[in-house]
Amino acid sequence: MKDLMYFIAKLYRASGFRLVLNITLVLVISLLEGLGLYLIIPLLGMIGLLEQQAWNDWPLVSGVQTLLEGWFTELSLLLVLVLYVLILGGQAMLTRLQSLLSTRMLQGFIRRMRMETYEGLLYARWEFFLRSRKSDFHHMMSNELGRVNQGVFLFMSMITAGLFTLIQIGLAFWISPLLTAFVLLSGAALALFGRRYIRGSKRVGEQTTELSKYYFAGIQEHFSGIKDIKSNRLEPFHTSWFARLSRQMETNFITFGDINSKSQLIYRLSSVLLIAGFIYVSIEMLHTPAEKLILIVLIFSRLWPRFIAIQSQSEQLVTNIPAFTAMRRLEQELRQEREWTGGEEENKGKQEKLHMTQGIQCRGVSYRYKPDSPVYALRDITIQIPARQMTAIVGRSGAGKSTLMDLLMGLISPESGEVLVDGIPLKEQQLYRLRDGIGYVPQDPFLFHESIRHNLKLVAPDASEEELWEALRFSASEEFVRSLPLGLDTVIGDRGIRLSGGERQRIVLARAILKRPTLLVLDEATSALDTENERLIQTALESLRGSMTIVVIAHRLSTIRNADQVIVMEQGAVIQQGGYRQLAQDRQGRFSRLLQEQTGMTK
Ligand SMILES: Nc1ncnc2c1ncn2[C@@H]1O[C@H](COP(=O)(O)OP(=O)(O)OP(=O)(O)O)[C@@H](O)[C@H]1O
Repeated sequence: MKDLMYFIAKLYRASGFRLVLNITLVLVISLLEGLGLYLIIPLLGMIGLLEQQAWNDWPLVSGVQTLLEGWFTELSLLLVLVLYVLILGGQAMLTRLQSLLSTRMLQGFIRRMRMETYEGLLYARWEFFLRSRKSDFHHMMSNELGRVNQGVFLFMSMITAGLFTLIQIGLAFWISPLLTAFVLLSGAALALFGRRYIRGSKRVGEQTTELSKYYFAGIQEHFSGIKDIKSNRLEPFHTSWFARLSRQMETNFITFGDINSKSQLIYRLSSVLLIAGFIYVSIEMLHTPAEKLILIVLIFSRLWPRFIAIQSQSEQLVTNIPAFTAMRRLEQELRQEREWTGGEEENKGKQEKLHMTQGIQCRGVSYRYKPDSPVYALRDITIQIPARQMTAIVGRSGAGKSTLMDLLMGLISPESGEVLVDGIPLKEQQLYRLRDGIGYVPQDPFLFHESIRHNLKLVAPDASEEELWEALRFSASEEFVRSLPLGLDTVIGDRGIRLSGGERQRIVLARAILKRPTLLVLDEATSALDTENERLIQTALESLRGSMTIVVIAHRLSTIRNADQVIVMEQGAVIQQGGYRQLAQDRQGRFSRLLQEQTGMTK
């Protein structure tokens, strides 16, 4: 409930005046509806069903009548009907206005929530993503956000129904306090009884959250690994997993349907009993006059469905509470994990780009992916990456090369030791400036499902046509892009042209270069290229020598022959460091052994 109230307070902060106006409108609409009902009495009098004195002692009706009689000499049927139309017509128009206002308010609120969550995720630290499952974000952004939306909508509807009920009860009290108290007591007893259904619904809601999380994670993983599934004939295994999960989801929804319909049945049956008992008590015991009885029965026959709706909505609302809790937890986590704490300028990447003069230095840096794990991914690393030179990082798989690269890019921060850029610790301002100047090409490069032009211009929106082609020429991709049906405007991705791994690497390299980076980071960036293209790119990289700092991870040692410095890693530590030739000549060293293994393999 605390979590629900948190979001309602947020709704109030987001909508302020509109929320107050909305509730005021609901009040007016409920009052008009009550007045409409009151007019039934003079109407009954008009057609001779009631004596004039019958309503003389009813404050509201007699008051309205006195007022009307001041204006009109005689109360005609036509006049009462015109009033009736005016009141209920006005109420219908106000209802439309209120519903529009409420939709606008809720949609505005959900847009803000969506934006906040999306932005919070984008600006979260990289380490947060290392710990989380991507499908959980998908789940939060679509499913849970939808449930929060639905929950807030339900809450607002309950407020509307609650206010309406209160006003109608107030009017009924005016007419007959005793009868109203009788009905209210019965309603309260039912509400107490209904609590068990609300608790049951809450349990169902918690299960729904868990199941939908599995559902999203499963779907995402299975379709990402569809090639694996097909080539290993794993379809039956996954089908049975899916069937199990679908059945659990089905059972869960049926359980909720069962709880909801059971409580509805009890409410409906009790309402029939209540009305029977109510009529009996009023006629036989309280000797209530017919006109009062008619009016109260009319009011309660409109009220009781609202009671039932409130109970049903409460059950639905509590099934959404786990989504409120999850959403609030994510919001808190994102607040703590926010990386961009700088001002507007830094967030928009408008600060001056870093021009590295000395380079990057690691001093006694250690890093663990899990703080409680005994295994260090990086152990006491002390290295210097000189500016405007090419440094290569080599080592066996799992040695810690990519982790070191992430550290140099400021994506992860050291557990102990420090990273300095031009002698300044890589934090805040310095970190943002460095990131602005990084061109990064990963092993499995990612391109958006957009045109090549769009993908390139993402990092350099002002780049001219010539600059785009120049970058493509650099990455040896000019020829194949020209041969595509729409050239630069060819859309790449699932439903467009599928590029090979090597072609994707080359486009991403072009994009990295287009940014005119201070630090070019290549993580196995040419691993998918054929020898000819790799040679072309090596020559192109050679031409950058002296103009930018380049850090390369390479398994194929032939590709780093021109590196100014080679760093050899093993089990998270730097075990050798020096020029390519120098390390190659050290026969006892790990690097020359790695070289021998590779040349042996290629023989
Ligand atoms: N997200 C992660 N969570 C936990 N451990 C991780 C994570 N990423 C890497 N590791 C561990 O850290 C160690 C170093 O991994 P890293 O990816 O840096 O090695 P690498 O030298 O780049 O390997 P490769 O050449 O295979 O890419 C490995 O033992 C790996 O299991």
